[in-house]
Parts: sequence; C-alpha cells; structure tokens
Amino acid sequence: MFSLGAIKIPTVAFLRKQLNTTALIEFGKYIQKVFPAVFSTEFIQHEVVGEYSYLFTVRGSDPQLMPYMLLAHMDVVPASEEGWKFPPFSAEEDEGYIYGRGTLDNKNSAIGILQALEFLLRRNYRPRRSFYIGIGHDEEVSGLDGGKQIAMLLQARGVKLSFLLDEGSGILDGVIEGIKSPVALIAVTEKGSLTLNLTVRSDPGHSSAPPKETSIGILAAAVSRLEKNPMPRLFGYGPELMMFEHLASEFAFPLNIVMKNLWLFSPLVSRIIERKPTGNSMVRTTTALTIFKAGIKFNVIPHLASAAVNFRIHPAQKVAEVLEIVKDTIDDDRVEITVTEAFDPLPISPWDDQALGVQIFRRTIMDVFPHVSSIAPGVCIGNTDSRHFTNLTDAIYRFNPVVLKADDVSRIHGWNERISVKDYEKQVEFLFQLIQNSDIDKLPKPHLSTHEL
Ligand SMILES: CCCCCCCC/C=C\CCCCCCCC(=O)N[C@@H](CCSC)C(=O)O
Ligand SMILES: [Zn+2]
Ligand SMILES: [Zn+2]
Repeated sequence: MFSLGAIKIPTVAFLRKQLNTTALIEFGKYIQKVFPAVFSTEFIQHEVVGEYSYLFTVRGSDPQLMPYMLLAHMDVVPASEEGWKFPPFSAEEDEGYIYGRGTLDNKNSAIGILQALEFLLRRNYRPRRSFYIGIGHDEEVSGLDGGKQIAMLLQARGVKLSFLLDEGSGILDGVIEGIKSPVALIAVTEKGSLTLNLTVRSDPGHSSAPPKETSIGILAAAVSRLEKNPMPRLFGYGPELMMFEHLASEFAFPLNIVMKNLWLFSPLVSRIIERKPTGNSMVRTTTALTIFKAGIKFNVIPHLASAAVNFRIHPAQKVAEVLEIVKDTIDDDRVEITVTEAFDPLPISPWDDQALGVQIFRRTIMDVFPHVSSIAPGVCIGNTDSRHFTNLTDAIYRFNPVVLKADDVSRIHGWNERISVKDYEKQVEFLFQLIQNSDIDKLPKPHLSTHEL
C-alpha cells in the first residue's frame, strides 16, 4: 500500500532557491521511519547529498558485476487548491485511486523503490549486483543541487554504471491514437530545452495620448508570431522513427503498413499526430509561452514588457538552430532576446540485444505486465534528473512502470494527479522483480513471444 504520509508532505519546489526545505527535511525523516530495514542493513550505506537528497549504495555480494542505478525525486511542482477533486496534499482515497501532487511525479517511484527494497530485505535478500538509489530534492527546478550533486559524487568515486533507470515515460494505454492495447515506451533520450526571456522597452507615458506602438503591443506581436509559426516538422529524423516502427504491428490495417514505411509516409503521419499536444511533441521542437508581464496601472503606458518562452528541442535539432529560427521569426530588433537556460537533446541510449538494461526491463515488464503487447524505445518529452548522469553511463532509460490512460498525461503537473492503488502495487512489484532480475550476470536468451524489441 502507498505510504500516504509521503503525499501529505508538501515538498514543493517553486524556484531553484525557493524550496519548502521544512517539508524536504520531514520527507527524509519519514522515509527513515517507514523503511527501517533500508536504513539499518549493514550492506546499505545512506548519505544525504546537497542537504536534502538521498543516495543509497546497496553493496551486492558479487563485486565483479557492474552496478546500476535507480533514480527518483521527492520534490513536486506547486498545486493550486482549486480545480482538484480533493486537496492536493490530502492523499485522499476515492474509488480505488489515491489523489495528490506527486502520486505520478514522482513520489510513486521514490517510495516504490524503497518499498520494494524494504520487502526484499525483510525476506533476507541480498543482491548479487550492487546498485545505487538516488532520490533527488530539486528535480522540478533543475536538479542542480540534488541529482547533479549525486552524479558528481559518484563520478568523483570513479563509479561507472551498467544502466540507469529514471522517470519520464510509461505504459501507454489509449494514449497513442490507433493503438488499442497497452504499450510500454522506454525513453532512450529526452528532448533538449531552451528558455528565452523576451524584453521590450518603450517610453512610458499617459494612456490618454498613447504612441502607435507600445512595449506590450510589440511584445505581444512577437510572441504571437512564435506561436503561429511552429518549429519545422522533424518527425522521422529522431528516435521516434524507431518507436513507431516498433509499434507498427499494433496499428490496424492500413495504418500498420503506413507505420512500417515511414520513410515514405512520415510527412502524412506527422500531420495527423501533431493535432494532439502529446503527438505534436513527438513531431517537432515545441514552443510554449509561459510568462507574460507588463503594466502596473490602467492609465500608465508601461516602460517594460517581458515574456518567457520555453522550447523543448526535438532530438534532431540543437539549441543554436532553434535560436536562429526564433530570431528570424521575431524579426524585430526592439525585442531583446536573452537565454535563461539551454541544453541540447540528450544522447540516445543503446537499444539492441547487447543492452543489458533493456533486456532486464523487457523481461521484468513481461513478468509483471503480461497484458502489455509491445515494448518500444521512446522519447521523453520533458526533462529528468538522469540528464546529469551522462558521465557515468551511456545507458540511460526513462520509464515509470505505471499504466497511463489518455487523461492521465494531463494530470502530471495538472489537476487531480492520482494513481490507483492497484497501479502503485504493480509499480512496487515491478521494482521488486527488477532488482532480482538485475542479478543475472549475462543477458537472458531472446524470448519467444510477440513482444517487440
Ligand atoms: C504519439 C504520442 C506519444 C506520446 C508520448 C507521451 C508520453 C507521455 C508519458 C509520460 C509523461 C512524462 C512526463 C515527462 C516527465 C517530465 C518530468 C518533469 O516534469 N521534468 C521537469 C524538469 C524541470 S527542470 C527545469 C520538466 O519541466 O521537464
Ligand atoms: Zn518528475
Ligand atoms: Zn515533473
């Protein structure tokens, strides 16, 4: 059963230096209380990193086996009191669901991993393969003080990982139009990100004698041009091509033929899937207008107007290219453009018969979710703490073992985030099984089944 107390602790991250540190400390105390075996077992070392994050080192019995890592985070995005069926930090149970901020992103993983390990320890289990567990405290605001510090600490210790598993994708059930059965998407990369601040300055004055153009009007026109001119379609130039090829047999005729021949049909397919926001995020670098600020009084022409625009960069594009397109689209020197944060899409992790992590995930998914009809490589449309671990391994995977239905995706960072009790139990079962399946020292034989790889 989900430790409901974890959801009740409001570990909200507003900005990098605006965290609810009281709640973060309480979360640390909470996990020590509910997972006593994890904190007292002789072969498990726990450390607090960056003041609030946790790093667990689980020493396996066979030092020859290269360790792996499980990553999660305890912080959550803010939640408004309105719009929710139940208050976001009440952990209310209703018709088999637990409601609350963090139930999908990402206390389900943080608590699920520790819960699975606690169960194993109570059965006197000791793993053969060593592994690390990282529970970050600031993923939602960059991960620089939590996840990144954990990565740097491990790097300083000379650690290399055979693979790493973080949040960022899931088992999609009815999310992809045309696919009826649940499919597991394990993200082999995540999109890059670019956040720009746009500023326009103009002379302030009395609203009774306004100039032809004001800072607000100029800025509004600029952001509107960005919204009306989406970034180019790149569908088929990144790993989403692999994803749809793997999923081709899930579509009914004639779509299955179309998906098998994306070299020919990708322009057509991209026009269809871009109609929905999640589909659009697979097709291109997305443009999101997220902040707009100007004005202080109805009869004062403001001097300053500013806006923030956040782009999530398609794996086939780079920051520099996006920036050039933005400048060309705005095409107005009065709009000052400054870069707030920027990073390119993450490297693509291996997806082949030699990829140990993939084979272990595949086997575990088939054990725990037998109704999943395909397992395919995907793209994480957001960002995760795993991006700070690229110096430790090239095998980084983003997959939350939870079934997401069409309306669940918008609950993440939205209203009424929830997880069913059954789905949480499956998540713990997956992690319980994954830790044991990771003890193999060589790859399992290819499985004869209809599952895709
Ligand atoms: C053809 C349709 C394919 C649809 C695929 C959609 C799959 C959606 C499944 C899960 C959603 C995952 C959400 C991504 C996780 C993002 C975690 C997050 O919120 N990170 C923050 C980090 C902020 S760092 C400044 C972010 O804003 O990305
Ligand atoms: Zn998250
Ligand atoms: Zn998030």
